[in-house]
Amino acid sequence: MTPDLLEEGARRARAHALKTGHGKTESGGRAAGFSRLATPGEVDVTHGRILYLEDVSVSFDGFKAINKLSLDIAPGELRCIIGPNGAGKTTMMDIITGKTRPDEGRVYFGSTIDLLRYTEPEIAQLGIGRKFQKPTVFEQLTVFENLELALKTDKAVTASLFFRLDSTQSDRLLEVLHTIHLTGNASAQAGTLSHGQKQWLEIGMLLMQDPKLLLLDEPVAGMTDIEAERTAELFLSLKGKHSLMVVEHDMSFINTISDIVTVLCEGAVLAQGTLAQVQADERVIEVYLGR
Ligand SMILES: Nc1ncnc2c1ncn2[C@@H]1O[C@H](COP(=O)(O)OP(=O)(O)OP(=O)(O)O)[C@@H](O)[C@H]1O
Repeated sequence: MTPDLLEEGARRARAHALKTGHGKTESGGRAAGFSRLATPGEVDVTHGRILYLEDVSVSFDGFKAINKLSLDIAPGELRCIIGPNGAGKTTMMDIITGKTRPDEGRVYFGSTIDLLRYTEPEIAQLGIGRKFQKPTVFEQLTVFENLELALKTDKAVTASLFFRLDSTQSDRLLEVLHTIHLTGNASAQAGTLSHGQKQWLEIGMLLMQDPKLLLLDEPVAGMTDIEAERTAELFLSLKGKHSLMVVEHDMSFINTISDIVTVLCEGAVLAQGTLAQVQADERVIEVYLGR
């Protein structure tokens, strides 16, 4: 979520509100936004890793939230991250996206991009999209307009007002609408969508920018069973084309989508393997699943 795009979206929503007479501009009354990606350069994955963390640590007031954490993710992989409350899952995503700086360690995007040298907006532009737990779409805009907004790269006011999609962008938008199961809702106001549909729309907004790596925080929290099933289908369809890191507490959802599951505990990797393997691990049972 970049401040410039957040402002831009709010401006556009305000303009729309003026036109339609609606005053409220944003999802749940809080700032709406999403990470914007410029044209990302190629990420060197010749070593078989799109994301690489080595011995990463960060302390808050002397408390080690992340403690010598090392993990890596392969290109196109869908990695699930589980762990008890306070294990460090959100802090790890904050470090990857540049929101939090670690005290020590290495964080690489591909084998050449040292993420610790980049700011949060720059990391988004490099091709790492992040979806927070609560959907943050522009409620007064239509589904189509939300997706269209995600494409915009020119921040000038006039360019923003007169922005028009070219045919490639239109095709992309239609493709994303189809991917997120919202083709039939393109002209609906985002505020009228169900919780699950808003989550898909926000994922669609990230997809418009063709991210290489997507970080998704508790994507099915608050969804109905059917919405969660559709989200599982969506993630499985994205796997391969994008790399995904999914933090989730819902074990049946994890069971449906996971290949490899990483269990975090006290800021480090406690176990890793298939869901069945980690569920059978005594240490995992003790700290997490057995609770
Ligand atoms: N900015 C901060 N200042 C102080 N402590 C923090 C800060 N951010 C995180 N922590 C602490 O770091 C630890 C890890 O928190 P984090 O939110 O990363 O865990 P989590 O695995 O995402 O938990 P949950 O599953 O509950 O979301 C917690 O003990 C938390 O209280």
